[in-house]
Amino acid sequence: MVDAAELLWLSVIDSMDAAHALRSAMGESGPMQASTDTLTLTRPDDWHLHLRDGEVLRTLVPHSAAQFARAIVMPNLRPPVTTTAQALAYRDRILAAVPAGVAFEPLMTLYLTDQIAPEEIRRARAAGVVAAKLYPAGATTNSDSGVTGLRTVYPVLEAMQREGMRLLVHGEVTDQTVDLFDREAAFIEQQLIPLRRDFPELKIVMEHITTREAAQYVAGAGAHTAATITAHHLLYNRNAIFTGGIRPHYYCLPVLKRETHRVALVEAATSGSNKFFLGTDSAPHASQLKEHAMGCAGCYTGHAALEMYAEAFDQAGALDKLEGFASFHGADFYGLPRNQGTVTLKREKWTVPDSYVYGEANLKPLRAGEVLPWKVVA
Ligand SMILES: NC(=O)N[C@@H](CC(=O)O)C(=O)O
Repeated sequence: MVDAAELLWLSVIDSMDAAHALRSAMGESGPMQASTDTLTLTRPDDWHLHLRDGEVLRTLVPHSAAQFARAIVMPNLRPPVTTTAQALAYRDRILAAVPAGVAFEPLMTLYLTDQIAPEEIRRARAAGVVAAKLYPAGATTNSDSGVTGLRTVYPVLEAMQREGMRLLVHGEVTDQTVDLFDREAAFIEQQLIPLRRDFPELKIVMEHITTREAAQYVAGAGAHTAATITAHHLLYNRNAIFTGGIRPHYYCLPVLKRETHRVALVEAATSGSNKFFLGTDSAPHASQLKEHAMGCAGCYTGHAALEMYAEAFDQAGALDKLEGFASFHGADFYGLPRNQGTVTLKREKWTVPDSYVYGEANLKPLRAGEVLPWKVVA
């Protein structure tokens, strides 16, 4: 048994090797090994990723595949992915963009609309589609075909509960009279709590949570509710959008919140709780559509996601908690096997490129031109 004094001592000396030995003693260890400057983790997964479609897959897929073994691919294409056949065809297009010799498994999702039939859920589940995404109509990028009222999709949610298909929610109300910064908290009160009550066995992931309210709700909501947290919501608060002028590349939905919320998210992510796991919500847009009078919502982090998570966990003195968050908790919640291989990060400075090719356009990554402290090396 490990007592509280020993745990405190570990956090004080911040010794990753000792933490690893302790984890082994507690029977919690994967292959994670760490010194202050090197971190080897079981290969992680990204449980929330936007890969878009067409030519841009050639840029986006290699970035994600270099860090992650699997990714939950969001279905908010134009038109949205609403059928099993569309999901499987999209999967093939993604696989065609995986570099030779790299293993990367896209996990497919359906986009819930008012029209989707419960039979489609059965078909999708049988074909290996792992989840369906609920976008309240109008909440974010390409969400105009989203669900107009939760009751409309209750028969579909019943089918999902029966089939064991995960429900992924974009948790914001779309009522324009609700302040933008309060829309996540309002969603929990108005929609998620009743939904949770009506479908007690449905496994729900509240995606890209951004508030203390969401972290607290998920922590207390029982084993069938979990949440993803992005790297940018761990690293930044809303000041980032307005520092020295308006910075569109920090604009995403749900929008960055004030510092107290960022701190609550870091606490949740580094708590060791298996209800919180990695989901980048890397959401690329051509740079001219971000630097625009009506700029699109979405931060592109696919080029350096794991490095940014390592930075956030390092700042919190919690690198020993990164492997659970990045490599175990999501797989366990989805009922999928944990990955076999490893990925190694080094404390090694590198400069993020100013932009990447994005079809005919270019893509400005988050932290463009900045130096990052951690680097994936193998
Ligand atoms: N996160 C974002 O700001 N944007 C996402 C959609 C979403 O997940 O909200 C996108 O697809 O661009």
